[in-house]
Amino acid sequence: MDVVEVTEGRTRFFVSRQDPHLQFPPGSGQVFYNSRMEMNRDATVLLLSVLRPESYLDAMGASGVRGLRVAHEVGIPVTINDWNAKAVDLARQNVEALGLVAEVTHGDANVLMSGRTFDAVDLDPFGTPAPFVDSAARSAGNYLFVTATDTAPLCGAHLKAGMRRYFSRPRNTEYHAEVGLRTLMGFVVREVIKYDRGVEPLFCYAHEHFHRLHLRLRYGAAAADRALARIGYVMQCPNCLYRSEQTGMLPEPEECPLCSAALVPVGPLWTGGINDDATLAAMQEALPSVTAGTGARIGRLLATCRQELDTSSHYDYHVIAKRLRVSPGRIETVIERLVALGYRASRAHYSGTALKTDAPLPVLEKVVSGG
Ligand SMILES: C[S@@+](CC[C@H](N)C(=O)[O-])C[C@H]1O[C@@H](n2cnc3c(N)ncnc32)[C@H](O)[C@@H]1O
Ligand SMILES: [Zn+2]
Repeated sequence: MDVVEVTEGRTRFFVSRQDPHLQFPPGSGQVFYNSRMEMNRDATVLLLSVLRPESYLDAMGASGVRGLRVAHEVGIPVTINDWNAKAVDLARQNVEALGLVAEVTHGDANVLMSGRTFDAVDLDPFGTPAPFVDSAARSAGNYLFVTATDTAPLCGAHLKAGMRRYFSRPRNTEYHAEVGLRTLMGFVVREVIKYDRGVEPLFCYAHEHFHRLHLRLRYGAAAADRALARIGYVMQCPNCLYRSEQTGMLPEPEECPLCSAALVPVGPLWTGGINDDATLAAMQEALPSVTAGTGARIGRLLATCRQELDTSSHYDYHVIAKRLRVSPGRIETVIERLVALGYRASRAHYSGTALKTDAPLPVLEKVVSGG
């Protein structure tokens, strides 16, 4: 295999040479590697340096980069798995070159996870993680991490695929990144709670072409019931920009208070928090001592996530300004005005024009138009 050496964080490793002319899909070499996912990996290495689980499974390892970095930079026992023989050879070569004691296994991730437990399980598949979440829920001790790159089905742009994979009815709204992240989270929660286990989000975010969940799992039906209580819907008005949040397994019919149209349920999805503030604070503290090529970006992401409100939708204040035919101004000014009026308001981590607030839409419209 034609390989090239790459460095991420403090780890040097070999990857299969990728075709530089092929921008999409990424991973054109014999074994998958996508340099654009470095930030995703950096953030997980940072989080693991805080959590320090007893063992970590990189269930879909490819070159092994994720597991290699965790073993080398965090120093915890790691298992790297893939069902592709070439990937397993490359991962073994990388483990040896780094002088690590990491285990490399060759097989179907679902079979491995059905037979063994690991304190932390990480799913990083091509596209959807849906076929792997059930076995991961049985394999993971305290932590479950999930990447999804099938953003179009998750956000409602490919509706039927999203419904099949996640048994949810997403809609392609202006807050589609939020809907995608919460649809994925809602699905994972439903897969975990059936085993009388609870789920608590530690650090979950949407970024460019992927969604990433870092979750803590708890044992017991009471913990599972707490997670179940956060399943619900965004209720979107089909006529105007109004939307609200409902919790519950089934959506209750609701009228738009502004234009009386029947609100349309988006979900089921996860409502409530997507981050644990103490975990984010610990990550911020650890960041300077971790070597991360994307450290500055992660620092900005953590800061934005820490100030972000828990609401499961946002308003795009440019969309509001356009409808009102006014100039949108700066988002900081809009937030300051809302806070001065006694409302809560924040930015959202995945878009520069996303504004989260508990202010009613007419108040937000007044503030955006400078009133
Ligand atoms: C997106 S790549 C993983 C990328 C890698 N984690 C990284 O950070 O570069 C997905 C990998 O999953 C492997 N794979 C797909 N289905 C699998 C399965 N059912 N069991 C084990 N490996 C699988 C593929 O061979 C591929 O190497
Ligand atoms: Zn309405």
